[in-house]
Amino acid sequence: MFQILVADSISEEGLAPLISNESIRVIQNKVSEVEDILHEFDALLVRSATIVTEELLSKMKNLQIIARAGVGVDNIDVTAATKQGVVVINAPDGNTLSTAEHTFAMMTSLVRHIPQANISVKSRNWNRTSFVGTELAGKCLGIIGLGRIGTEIAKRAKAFSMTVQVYDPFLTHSKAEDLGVISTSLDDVLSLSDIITVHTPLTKETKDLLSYDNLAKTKKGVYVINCARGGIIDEQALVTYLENGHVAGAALDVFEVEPPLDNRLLEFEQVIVTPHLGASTKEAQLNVASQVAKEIVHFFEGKPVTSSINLPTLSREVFEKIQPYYELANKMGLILSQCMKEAVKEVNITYAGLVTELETTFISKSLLSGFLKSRVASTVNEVNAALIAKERGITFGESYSSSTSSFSNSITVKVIGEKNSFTIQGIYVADYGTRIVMLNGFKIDFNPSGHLLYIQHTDRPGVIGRVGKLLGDIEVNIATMQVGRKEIGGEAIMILSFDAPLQDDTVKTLQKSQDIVSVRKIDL
Ligand SMILES: NC(=O)C1=CN([C@@H]2O[C@H](COP(=O)(O)OP(=O)(O)OC[C@H]3O[C@@H](n4cnc5c(N)ncnc54)[C@H](O)[C@@H]3O)[C@@H](O)[C@H]2O)C=CC1
Ligand SMILES: O=C(O)CCC(=O)C(=O)O
Repeated sequence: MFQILVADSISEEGLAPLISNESIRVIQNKVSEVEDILHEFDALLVRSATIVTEELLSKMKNLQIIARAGVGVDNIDVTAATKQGVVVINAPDGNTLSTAEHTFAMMTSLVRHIPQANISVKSRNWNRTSFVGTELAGKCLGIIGLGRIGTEIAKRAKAFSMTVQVYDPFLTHSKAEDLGVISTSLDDVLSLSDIITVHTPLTKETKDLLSYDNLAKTKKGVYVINCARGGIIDEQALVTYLENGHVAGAALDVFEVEPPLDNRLLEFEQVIVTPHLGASTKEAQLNVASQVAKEIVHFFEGKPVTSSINLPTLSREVFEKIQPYYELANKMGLILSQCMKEAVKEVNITYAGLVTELETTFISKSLLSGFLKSRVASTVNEVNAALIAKERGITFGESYSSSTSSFSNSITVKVIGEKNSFTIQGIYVADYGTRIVMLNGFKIDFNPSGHLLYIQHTDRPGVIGRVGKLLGDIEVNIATMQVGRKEIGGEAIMILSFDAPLQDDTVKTLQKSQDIVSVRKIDL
């Protein structure tokens, strides 16, 4: 039974896929109310209220996945989650329309002074001269960040007959052309716009993007809007430019500190505010909750998640093609780590044939996670494998080869240690399965599963018989046996499989037997 902590207020209807699932138990409580059992949860579902810190993560020892019912994951320490091997997902587009509509409502309210006029009339005043506004038609709207929300704003602005100037370093010309917007520099957007609205994530680059210096480049009488993240507009700088009248007004849904209890901006008549309401519609909340709920169910069913922040995202069709290679690679990693018992400096993976047409990064991460699993104390999975390898000084390379050694596809891995190196090659054949076809330079053919023994020995009459007798004498049944050698009378290997794990003493006994060079137990 998987246990999920839903720590923020999330649409009950959206949670239905989780609540109705018999293998999932949903607990709706704040983190502070379940401090004693935090270690029991497999999943954590939040909006923006719960701050997922490294400290909280360290208490959630069983945690496998964090889901953010919304876009911004700035309330989650994604680096700490990644290190702990926890997958982080979000709902990237469920609240796009609501936030775009809210931004547009803020824009029209701002230029027509609707909130101020509303308060005035309700105070029994009938003052029509103080609230003269500005038309949107014919004005220039500057959009900083033309992602999902920015795009919807641009479409609406065009419908309002506005000119749209956009600054987004990652915007393609064709998208700008299709939308009928002008893609230009930040300076142009600042100096030409009558209204500027920001729609970027909060990052090192976008923190204080509208700074003292950049606000100085704007038109006198400009309006600014922030329905993205507090901190993209420098609040101190905005106070200064509102005070000196350079900025005519601001509409803010988000703040550097929320709630903004001690914030000078709230004192300005020409600043209109909402309490982070961009995504607060029934539709958006249902969308984001059901998006992440379905993703969590997929995750626990071992299916790919499509909106991960710290994993490559794959569609189900792509994952189905990758799956056999993904599983083979993981087994190859496990075999390598059990055969190569020394410090490793390099792991080089070469893909050949059909597999090169797939998303190999995902396959490589699966291999690395298999390889590192028995070497590190913490959880290792595809999420943090590359990071852990880097921390341990293991370089990791991926290449493609045109030579498939007569197989339709193959994955070859060479692990280079301080003294030795070890190479393994695996293949996948539809309707036949995954096979290891080369081990440490020896041609072989075995199914990588179950309890195996890898014996390196001298190719001499009687060795195979001695191994069989030795195991028979202690009632160990050999399920399958494969042999391989480089030349007659030279080095050779045996791969034996068993129905149950072998005892370490058995391995030691075999190790002492005549003509046996080394014995390695491999559990897959
Ligand atoms: N107020 C609210 O309730 C809500 C706020 N948001 C926030 O709105 C913002 C935008 O969300 P989406 O459109 O869904 O994100 P998105 O990821 O679709 O778009 C972000 C855009 O910003 C651009 N960008 C990144 N760095 C930039 C830079 N330095 N300069 C200019 N452009 C840059 C990206 O290229 C991308 O096109 C996010 O901060 C999100 O957290 C989202 C939903 C609700
Ligand atoms: O959960 C919310 O209401 C906030 C939405 C938001 O800011 C986001 O999705 O980035």
